[in-house]
Amino acid sequence: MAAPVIEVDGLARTFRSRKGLFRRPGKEIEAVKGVSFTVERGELFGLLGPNGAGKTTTIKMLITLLLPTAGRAQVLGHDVVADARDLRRKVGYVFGGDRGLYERLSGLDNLRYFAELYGVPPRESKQRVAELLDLVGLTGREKERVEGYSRGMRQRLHIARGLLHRPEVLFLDEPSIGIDPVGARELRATVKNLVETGTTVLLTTHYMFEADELCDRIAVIAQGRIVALDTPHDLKQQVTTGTVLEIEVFGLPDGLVEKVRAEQDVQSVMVDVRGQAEVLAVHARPGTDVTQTVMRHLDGSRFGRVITREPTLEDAYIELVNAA
Ligand SMILES: Nc1ncnc2c1ncn2[C@@H]1O[C@H](COP(=O)(O)OP(=O)(O)OP(=O)(O)O)[C@@H](O)[C@H]1O
Repeated sequence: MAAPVIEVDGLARTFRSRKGLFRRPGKEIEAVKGVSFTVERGELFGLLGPNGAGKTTTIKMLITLLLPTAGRAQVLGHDVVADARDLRRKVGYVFGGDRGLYERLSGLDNLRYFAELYGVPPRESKQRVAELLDLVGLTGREKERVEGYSRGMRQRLHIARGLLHRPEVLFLDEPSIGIDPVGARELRATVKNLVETGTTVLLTTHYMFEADELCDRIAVIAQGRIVALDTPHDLKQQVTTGTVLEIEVFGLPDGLVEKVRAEQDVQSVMVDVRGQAEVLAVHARPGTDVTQTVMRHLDGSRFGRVITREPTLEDAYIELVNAA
């Protein structure tokens, strides 16, 4: 079997902040506490986790922008510390947000400029830029100035920039941050395209829907540790096998959540505010139906929509992160 593209073994990073004029050592933050995983060639691997979980720190160590404090990692057979220089040339990365492009230049001129900067041979540059514009769906808009591009278009241009030197692996850190749903859908199509053309992708995201649709496997990371690693399908199975009852309630009575939570067949209860209503999401234990039980508690309350649904990746994720 071919060697994995990314091999991470017990990777850790601690930040030591320094305080005051004499830069005395302050507190230590263990951002990444020993993570291990592998990513196979052609795979789209997701790192999913709450703010501050250690996703960006992990990526930065893998692209040689940060030194690990413990553990080791190899990307494309290169050690991230010992072979940093060779490795850097072979990976591509794109961080979320839309800075770093030349606003007054067209998308095409931006790519031409970066191609030169990255040492793409002039003979190849024209064709490479055209291929990439096509891959990210910007053909036809390439002569317009970037200042008129939407956030989604800018992000796709960033991806094209990150691919100019034909990296075999691309790191995408929260690519869809701040992008509207239509733009995000186009971006997902771009990422799928990319994987179909043979690039291995490691992606971080906060959007469950995106992770569920795109990723072959997902590592859920919380407080610097991997708390689950599986396919989206198996992650959903692994955690909550029971159904979820969702009820829209107008004016949730005091103490009701606690009473529902205490019921034997109830695994967990979450409340989400949506407009005027509060939505009660009750996770039943596998093989049980809690509808009657919950409705009894709601007797006398005003409620709207009642639905029963299968658990989503988001439900699995929330349970995993809460249990961490
Ligand atoms: N240069 C640094 N110096 C000190 N602490 C840092 C530094 N970079 C990150 N941290 C801390 O390390 C922890 C992990 O941060 P990291 O950016 O990796 O999280 P993340 O999972 O990418 O979060 P987000 O989803 O918000 O981007 C956080 O507590 C953060 O404050």
